[in-house]
Amino acid sequence: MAELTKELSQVAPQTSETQNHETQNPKAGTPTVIVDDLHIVYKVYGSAGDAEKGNAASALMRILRRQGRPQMKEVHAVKGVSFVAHHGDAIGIIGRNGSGKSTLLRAIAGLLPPHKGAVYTNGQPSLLGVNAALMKELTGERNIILGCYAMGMTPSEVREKYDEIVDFSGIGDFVQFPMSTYSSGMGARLRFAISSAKTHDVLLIDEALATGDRDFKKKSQQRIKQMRDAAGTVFLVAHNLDVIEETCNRVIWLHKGKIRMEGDPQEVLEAYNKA
Ligand SMILES: Nc1ncnc2c1ncn2[C@@H]1O[C@H](COP(=O)(O)OP(=O)(O)OP(=O)(O)O)[C@@H](O)[C@H]1O
Repeated sequence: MAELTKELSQVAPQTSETQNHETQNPKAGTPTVIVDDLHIVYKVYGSAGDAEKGNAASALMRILRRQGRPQMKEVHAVKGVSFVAHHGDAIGIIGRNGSGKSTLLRAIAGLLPPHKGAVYTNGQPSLLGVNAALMKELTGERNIILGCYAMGMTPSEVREKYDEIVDFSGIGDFVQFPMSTYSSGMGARLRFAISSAKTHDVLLIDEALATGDRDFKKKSQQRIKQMRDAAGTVFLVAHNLDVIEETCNRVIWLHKGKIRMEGDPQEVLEAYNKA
């Protein structure tokens, strides 16, 4: 892996943005994530043929035919994706519904095994999603503490960061209430505030900025910029293309599980909007 990383750092093209970061941080510009001909296949059990879709008659027929379990179907969600991400990169992933964006993020986070190919990461990837595992029945306060511990922070680091997290999330007195009483925007803001309280080597953000208001978007973009300056790598999936354009220095456009285009945000977004 060390060999491959070294080799790729020499051959991988660098964008002007990453070169700028290189002057600020010695780590900037070296690879953090290498995705090599990645294929992800979901196996879906219970998918029947079109003619047999979920009605009582087809269930009865299956029982009579002694087909204990309906067929298994495969969904090939990511098909041969390859790229290299560097320290200091903020990479936007765009594409239509079902193009494989969330699947790619989950594979980089190590949550889905590759069917073929590989993902190499230098550092610990952390996935921040709208469904990230905070506990709804616990108060915001408890979730902040547990979330920080789960990210490996020490008790004194949690104490130090606590007020900043509450402040950043903007949830105010709601911090004393269970998260089940929060609006989806409040929950998303708290998740982002907790996850970004720590500098991550690789932070994967799936649509988490979609529910915030304008002020929160501004604050979170600022924080992503700080992470890039600290030479972390940020991946951002968002349907809001303005957020991608303002935050990212590279964009990957996925189409039906394959990379359709990759590179400068303006160029890729222009082509995407025309498609
Ligand atoms: N757990 C799963 N089991 C089976 N198939 C899945 C699963 N998750 C996603 N898929 C399928 O994989 C493909 C890619 O889905 P994915 O959620 O990665 O796309 P996406 O680009 O993030 O979509 P969206 O923009 O709607 O969130 C789709 O065809 C989807 O139906």
